[in-house]
Amino acid sequence: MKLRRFAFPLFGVIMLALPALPVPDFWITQAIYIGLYALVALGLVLLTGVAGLTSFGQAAFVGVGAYAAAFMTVKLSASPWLALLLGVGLAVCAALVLGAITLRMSGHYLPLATIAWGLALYYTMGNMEWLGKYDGILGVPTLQVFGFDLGTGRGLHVLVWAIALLAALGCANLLDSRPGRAIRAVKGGATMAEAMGVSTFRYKLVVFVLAAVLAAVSGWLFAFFQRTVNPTPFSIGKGIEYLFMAVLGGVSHVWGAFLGAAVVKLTDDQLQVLLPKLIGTSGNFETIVFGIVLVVVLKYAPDGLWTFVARWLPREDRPRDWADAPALPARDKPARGQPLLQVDAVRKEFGGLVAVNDVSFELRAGDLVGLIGPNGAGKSTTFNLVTGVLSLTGGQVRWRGEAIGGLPSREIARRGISRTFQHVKMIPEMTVLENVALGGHLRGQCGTVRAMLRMDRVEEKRLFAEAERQLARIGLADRMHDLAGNLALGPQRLMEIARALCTDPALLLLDEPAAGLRHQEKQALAAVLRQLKDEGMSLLLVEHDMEFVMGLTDRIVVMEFGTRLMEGTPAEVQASPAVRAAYLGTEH
Ligand SMILES: Nc1ncnc2c1ncn2[C@@H]1O[C@H](COP(=O)(O)OP(=O)(O)OP(=O)(O)O)[C@@H](O)[C@H]1O
Repeated sequence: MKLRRFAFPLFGVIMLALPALPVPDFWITQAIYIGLYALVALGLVLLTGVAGLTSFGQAAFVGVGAYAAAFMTVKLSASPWLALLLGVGLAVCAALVLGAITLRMSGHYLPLATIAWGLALYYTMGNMEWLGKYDGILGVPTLQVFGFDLGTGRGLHVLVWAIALLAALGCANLLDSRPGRAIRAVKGGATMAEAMGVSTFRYKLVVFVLAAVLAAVSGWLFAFFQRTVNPTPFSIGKGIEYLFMAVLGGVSHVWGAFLGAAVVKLTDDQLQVLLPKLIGTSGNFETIVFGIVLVVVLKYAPDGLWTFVARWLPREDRPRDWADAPALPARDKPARGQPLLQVDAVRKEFGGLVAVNDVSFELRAGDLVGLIGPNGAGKSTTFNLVTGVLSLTGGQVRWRGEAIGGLPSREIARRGISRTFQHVKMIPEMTVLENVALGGHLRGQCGTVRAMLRMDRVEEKRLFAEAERQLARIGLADRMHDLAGNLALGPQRLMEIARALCTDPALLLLDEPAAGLRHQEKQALAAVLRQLKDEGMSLLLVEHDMEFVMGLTDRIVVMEFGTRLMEGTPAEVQASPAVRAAYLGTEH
């Protein structure tokens, strides 16, 4: 039985029907808490688990939603739905400001900024006269929907769980979409994502804002559930607890948010009763116990408790429903022999070190050029100058006549230059097909909201059809449903080539594609590259393996100590005493 397909709808139906069943009120209350917490943890799954960004300040966004609800309905007697708009609007603005300041920078800036935001908001809420200081705002009315009073029990449970389940569905849809693949790519570092045309800053901001919105909605519901708000539930400590739920449940799984919220809420209650009995005194000891539990869980299940549930829900192959999908738009390809890439006296200095010293070479459409040289010769730096990963110190790179030096990688990708990486960069937990479809990012345009509402299926089919076509082109179509992380290095490198081809490039740059491959894998790779050349593709190959390059390329540029030592046919390079000396390290 396709367990996975039925498990989630069944879970949804059970949770929504719970109030109609003879379940004690105590458990309905617990379930409301779990639904509210899961909404916040869901945002953290996207933010921390999927995009690799850490926020300690989600409780403050919950506070924004809760205070907006309380202030608007109690002090201004306004509609709760207007309060929802205000709460979400404020959370979006705060997330945009925080994100715009911190998300361009890597490292610890975002976590620190979210701590500062959490603390600032907590003290603001606690010190503002008009927000009731630490006593907060009392007497929040209950919610009315179509004239029906939801109260604080069974009625509200339905609304909380309907929103939480819809949010989970939206997030699951998002993760399985064009923007979702871009968000997943962000976690592995910006270089690969940007090379596939993804604006990493934009998608980080999207996820940060989405997580803030989910938290604010949870806060808005919380106010009508508690019927009073004060700063305590929105402290930085609670922010850490939300993170705890996401990590414990399974930080990269949508449903892990629900599991984490349930485990933390139920264990917290039990511990509050049990611990004073066991140790004879009360205090916040449950936090210490949680810390220990977290360490133990992460030691045995680094992906959280969801790992244990996922074992019962085996992964299914994606149904192949794209057979009739029309092809994606393709760019005009240059005619064979047309000038494509001109590297004109490019220079790169790292402090006092001149890594690339006024190097020039040219590549025409249909060429297969090798860039070789001993360790530290400056090949990778040249490669990174061409692909926009590094900025030029001097010189210029021209693409079909246009100066592209200084453009970001994604703009260079947009113009038709695609690349692979010396150390394979992929999303191991996605399938081969999905990894390759990431290469088609710039050829689609479906945005986050459309993806969450599943209005992107036509475009998705076109992207998967293209991804399968490129996999077939390099002979890897039979592995398309495998997880990319399960492939050996050889097929992983081929997958990277398919992903680069999926961008519809006019020039393919390969960074040491043969490194670490076994003899047979090298032969398979060489066959693929020859076939691509025969199909008219232009290639620039940075390579260490002389034998591999000699048998494959039309022309070779040899670098040594950052300069261009010579350029010629493989035979000329092989015959050159200067090249031999450079490789053997002797004087010439
Ligand atoms: N980010 C950096 N900061 C400082 N120095 C760097 C940086 N990147 C490269 N270099 C230096 O620039 C020189 C050229 O390095 P590069 O990696 O381009 O050589 P390579 O020919 O690709 O070598 P390999 O074949 O070992 O990869 C080396 O001396 C290297 O140490």
